[in-house]
Amino acid sequence: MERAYDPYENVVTVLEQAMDVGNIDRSMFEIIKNPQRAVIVYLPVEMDDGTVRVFEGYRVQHSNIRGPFKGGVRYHQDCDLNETMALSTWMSLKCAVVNIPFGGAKGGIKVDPKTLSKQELRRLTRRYTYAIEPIIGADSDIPAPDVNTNSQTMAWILDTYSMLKGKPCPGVVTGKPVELGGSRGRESATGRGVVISSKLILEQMGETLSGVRVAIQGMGNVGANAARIFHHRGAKVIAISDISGGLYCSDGLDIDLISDFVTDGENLLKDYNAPGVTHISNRELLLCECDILVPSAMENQINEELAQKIKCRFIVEGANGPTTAAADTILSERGINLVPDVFANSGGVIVSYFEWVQNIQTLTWERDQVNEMLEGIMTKAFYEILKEVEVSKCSLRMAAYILAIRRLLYAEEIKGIFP
Ligand SMILES: NC(=O)C1=CN([C@@H]2O[C@H](COP(=O)(O)OP(=O)(O)OC[C@H]3O[C@@H](n4cnc5c(N)ncnc54)[C@H](O)[C@@H]3O)[C@@H](O)[C@H]2O)C=CC1
Ligand SMILES: O=C(O)CCC(=O)C(=O)O
Repeated sequence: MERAYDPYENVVTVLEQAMDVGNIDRSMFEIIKNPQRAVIVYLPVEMDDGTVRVFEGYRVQHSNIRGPFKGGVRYHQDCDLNETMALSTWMSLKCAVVNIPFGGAKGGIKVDPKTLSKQELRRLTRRYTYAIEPIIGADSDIPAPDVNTNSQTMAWILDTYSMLKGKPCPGVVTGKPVELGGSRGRESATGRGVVISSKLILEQMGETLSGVRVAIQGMGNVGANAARIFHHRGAKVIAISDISGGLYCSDGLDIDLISDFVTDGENLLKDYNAPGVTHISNRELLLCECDILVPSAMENQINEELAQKIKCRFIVEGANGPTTAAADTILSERGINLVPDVFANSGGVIVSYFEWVQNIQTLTWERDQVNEMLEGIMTKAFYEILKEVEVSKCSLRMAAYILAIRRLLYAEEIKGIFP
């Protein structure tokens, strides 16, 4: 019988592979493997009908060796401690790969937010903030949006935390509304980073984004922004999907029209209709013939079975952990180039870093400046990864992990492990 997917086991497997490929001393593996702190909180919340429900929440702080813990907060019915541990590990690796002075953390609540009213969500978010208040802060651990959370969620966290501290604390979260100290460009940053990653890998083949056929799974913050930026940079987005299913058009979808449809009133793609557009399943999207496939939804989307059948030339991981370790090997054998999550979706945390810098220095930067700096950091990191590919004769994922592990372990070493 096939074993159930376990995200933490998956990330540990890839860490082990990278230590072998990069010939890294295994004596400190436990430090990289285990999070520094994992907290479970129970959150009593009054529902609109007067009943009380208790929700389970998490904050896992994987590493702060290179700077304050940093990472998003997810609201999802399948969220659990194990997934949050994996997501926090990816955050440490991501911040190290792109060399920003943050560690890694992740938070979450086991809840299907679609089943709650806006008031219930606000009360739940305030309870969660109250519960994790002792371990977060601008100089200790800085949450941000992830799946099913957004700038509104960050505004509630910011307000609750500031009330508890008796003063405005804008640096405690990133991804908040610009009006409350958010950074211009943060909302679209992860999607923009996915497009930058695609441009960089295409350049290696002497190609540009122009006319390239792209398929994107997930039409949320990451997928929708990536789709819009791909479209505006001359790529042809031929397929997109959300939880309800997907849309396909071989001549390219009208992303501006679809974005208006999806964001105005939170419609689902299954209800979108236009001439020349066909409805497809998420599986069909992942298997469609295209140049670049961008999984931007959840973990464990590309497994061994799909990896044998996928018909794209490149995979650029917008989501965290969309490809299993076993699928990775198959894709690599099939010559499909994969740009790994810990680099490809780093645009979000890079601009979160810019937001935090603006907050603690009471500065505001223009959007163009933010976008330019984002591209600069990602380009530099990409060439460092490529250099490691040459040295270690390995995939982009292995190279990114090796680079990140070395940086984390070097920080451990120069600090000295024991007081
Ligand atoms: N928001 C951010 O800045 C960052 C997000 N990420 C990662 O990107 C991924 C997506 O995050 P967001 O866009 O923020 O979430 P979101 O909540 O804004 O959007 C998620 C999208 O995925 C779709 N979806 C959910 N389950 C699906 C399934 N089983 N099949 C197909 N579509 C499905 C939803 O309908 C929605 O369109 C996650 O893996 C997240 O950890 C990574 C870096 C930063
Ligand atoms: O912006 C951030 O701090 C973190 C975003 C995030 O959760 C991620 O990169 O997975």
